[in-house]
Amino acid sequence: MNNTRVVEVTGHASYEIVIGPGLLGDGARLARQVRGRHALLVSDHNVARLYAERVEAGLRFARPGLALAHFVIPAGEQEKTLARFGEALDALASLGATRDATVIALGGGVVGDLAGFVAACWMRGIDLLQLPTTLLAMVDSAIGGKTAVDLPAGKNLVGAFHQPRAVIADTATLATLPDRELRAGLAEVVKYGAIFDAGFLDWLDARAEALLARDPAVLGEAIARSCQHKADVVARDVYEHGDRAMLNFGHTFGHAIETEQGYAGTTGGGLNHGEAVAVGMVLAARLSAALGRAPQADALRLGRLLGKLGLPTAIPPGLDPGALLERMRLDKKADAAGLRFILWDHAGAARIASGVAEDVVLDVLRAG
Ligand SMILES: NC(=O)c1ccc[n+]([C@@H]2O[C@H](COP(=O)([O-])OP(=O)(O)OC[C@H]3O[C@@H](n4cnc5c(N)ncnc54)[C@H](O)[C@@H]3O)[C@@H](O)[C@H]2O)c1
Ligand SMILES: O=C(O)C(=O)C[C@@H](O)[C@H](O)[C@H](O)COP(=O)(O)O
Ligand SMILES: [Zn+2]
Repeated sequence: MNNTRVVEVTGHASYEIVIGPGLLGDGARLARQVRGRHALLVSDHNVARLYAERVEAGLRFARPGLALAHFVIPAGEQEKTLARFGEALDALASLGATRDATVIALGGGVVGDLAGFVAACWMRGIDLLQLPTTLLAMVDSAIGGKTAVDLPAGKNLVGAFHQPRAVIADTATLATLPDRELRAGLAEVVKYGAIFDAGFLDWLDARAEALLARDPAVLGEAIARSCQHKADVVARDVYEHGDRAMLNFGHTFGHAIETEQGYAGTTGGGLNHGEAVAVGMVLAARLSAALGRAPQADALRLGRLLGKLGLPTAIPPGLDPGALLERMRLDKKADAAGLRFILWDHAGAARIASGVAEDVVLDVLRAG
């Protein structure tokens, strides 16, 4: 197929990320990633309506004997719950799924994280095929094996590391993605530039309009470069003992906002994950400047780029700084010594920082 790119994830976890238009129609390619006789296709209502039939038809043609069941949830972050996790396990039980069964995640990061956790737990771990349909899922959530559900107390608090067998990203699905969700994905794309690659930030800045207009060549390049950054850090540090934590830039603040808003997300009048991360990155950059670690000018420039991409850069009104700080205490990077943040020395160079004084964090939250 033309225009198809492949990024390899190597190291402890080894698999391909295949990126290109029309891949969901390639039933033989999908079927090659399904080993056994059972598959559970996990999706949400929006995505299932658009793409589930195509995936099912391709698989049925390439693998006539396959027992395929659907598990479809309503769309939205509020569905990434232990209750949905339990229902999906019941669906696997009803299917009679054996240990060689495959969970197929067709959708955005909510579906991918939930389906991934289901695959991690059914019979202590079965195959997972990620078919991301949002920009955010293509560049970030489908890759690297972090799977989870949320608790009312905090984002992704229950989960497991479970790598997919493959990631197949059909970029033609982005044509139906709402603008707001496209922008949310761009936040995680910008993140790679912010933490690893200042040149990529310049590249994105120069192509903001083309990205928003979904220019296929520019978007394809942005996806491939982002996947390469994620694949590299996952290969170095699959279980986040070290520099994989850089991928959490902006997330300590962002997750606190999402949790405090009750995961309202796009449909419930709150920020979605990418938007919350955009605000969080601006706050993390400001915190870095407030601590004298990084130039204020870099924080301003990051905020300008995110704004140019149509992303929010300030804490939504009505959120209490003290309540947000309290939420951060359950962040997964925190330890007995307290909060830890991903801060930067300058654009393109981030590191983990312990012992950050809470009064400085509170000042940044109050300035919001
Ligand atoms: N595991 C990880 O490493 C990782 C990384 C980043 C984010 N995440 C998680 O990912 C989630 C956010 O993912 P998301 O931004 O993809 O949100 P999402 O899964 O909620 O999808 C966003 C919206 O777009 C719709 N949609 C998806 N694909 C579509 C398409 N092609 N056409 C039309 N509509 C489509 C969905 O139905 C939904 O309404 C959060 O839960 C976040 O915590 C996980
Ligand atoms: O893959 C990672 O590692 C990331 O941190 C990617 C993040 O974009 C993502 O939102 C992740 O789910 C956050 O992880 P968490 O461990 O803070 O829940
Ligand atoms: Zn994220």
